[in-house]
Amino acid sequence: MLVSQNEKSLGWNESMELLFGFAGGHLHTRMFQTMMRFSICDLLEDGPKHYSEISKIIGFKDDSSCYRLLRYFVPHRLFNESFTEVGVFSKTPSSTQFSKNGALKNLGFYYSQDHHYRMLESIPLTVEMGKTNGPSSVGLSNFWEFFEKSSQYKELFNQAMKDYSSLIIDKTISKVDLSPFETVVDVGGSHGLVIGSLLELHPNVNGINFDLESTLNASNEKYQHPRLSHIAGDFFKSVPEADCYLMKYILHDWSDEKCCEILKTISKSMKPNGKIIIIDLILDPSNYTKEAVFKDILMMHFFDAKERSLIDWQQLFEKCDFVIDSINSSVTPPLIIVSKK
Ligand SMILES: C[S@@+](CC[C@H](N)C(=O)[O-])C[C@H]1O[C@@H](n2cnc3c(N)ncnc32)[C@H](O)[C@@H]1O
Repeated sequence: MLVSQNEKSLGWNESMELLFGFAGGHLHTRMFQTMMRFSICDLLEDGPKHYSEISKIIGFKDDSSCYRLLRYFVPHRLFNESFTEVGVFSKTPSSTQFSKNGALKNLGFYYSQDHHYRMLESIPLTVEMGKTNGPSSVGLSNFWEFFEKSSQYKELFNQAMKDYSSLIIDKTISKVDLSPFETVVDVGGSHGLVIGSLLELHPNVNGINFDLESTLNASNEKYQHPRLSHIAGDFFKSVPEADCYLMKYILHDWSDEKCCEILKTISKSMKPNGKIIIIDLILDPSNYTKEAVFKDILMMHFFDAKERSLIDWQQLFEKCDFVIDSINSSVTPPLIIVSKK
């Protein structure tokens, strides 16, 4: 068979990298989930261990399958295997991120868990039809319904959201200026970490963490602050009165029509000259990030929603009688400040 010059120049290893990079994701995520389920990163935090010791701790029936699980991650640089003592594994900077004090522990577990794996099976249909199939493919009428069926999932979701917030607290949150406002409502604030941290920086502001009753009941470790109250409600019905509203990772969960409904609800309670501070991605066609395109597909599949480009955001606000005052894209995710037209 004739092979083109281009194909010839790719060596075996590069070909395999390319192949498994694109076609090996199922296996990769299942292996990762197995490793996360047994908290193997934690076990290596206090020093290297032989696979048979790890196997005993986690209760595997067969030590050799534990060996194979661990060494699977060596080329991915999640663990190292000793050159001198074969079978002895140690942590890496990456595995520390997924260990119990690591910034990505809950997020890693959340994204790779079984419920998502089952929902993601129907992604090809969602992409082909341009309409969400994720929740319906596992018998749900919408994504949030699973919160009622599984408190474990709800807890994990909230923990994962908290991890996302922790990752941006120092950089993004310090750029949010609440000094012109008296009362700030974090709409869909979940754990309250974002609004709580903001109150620490703004001594004259009162805060309200607003979310569904089921979410507020689930988050055991809600942020506590003397100027912060946690109020349950539905942002399609009403939100507390305030002069500033914060929405972090909310609008990307909803279609333009639903976003308009949320913005209209806020509009009714917003004091004159009020503002909305939106913390959400801006998809940049000249610089797509893996995070943005990944979440864009996830939003389509789970919610019939999307990540938005600057033009998408402008069009959305235009449709709902809001206007963008300013954007601070020196931080990720950026801050979009909007007000009523
Ligand atoms: C993607 S999470 C973002 C949580 C938080 N803002 C953050 O960034 O960590 C979306 C949040 O919206 C809340 N939510 C969904 N539907 C809601 C509704 N109708 N009214 C109020 N909150 C809602 C969920 O409970 C969840 O906490």
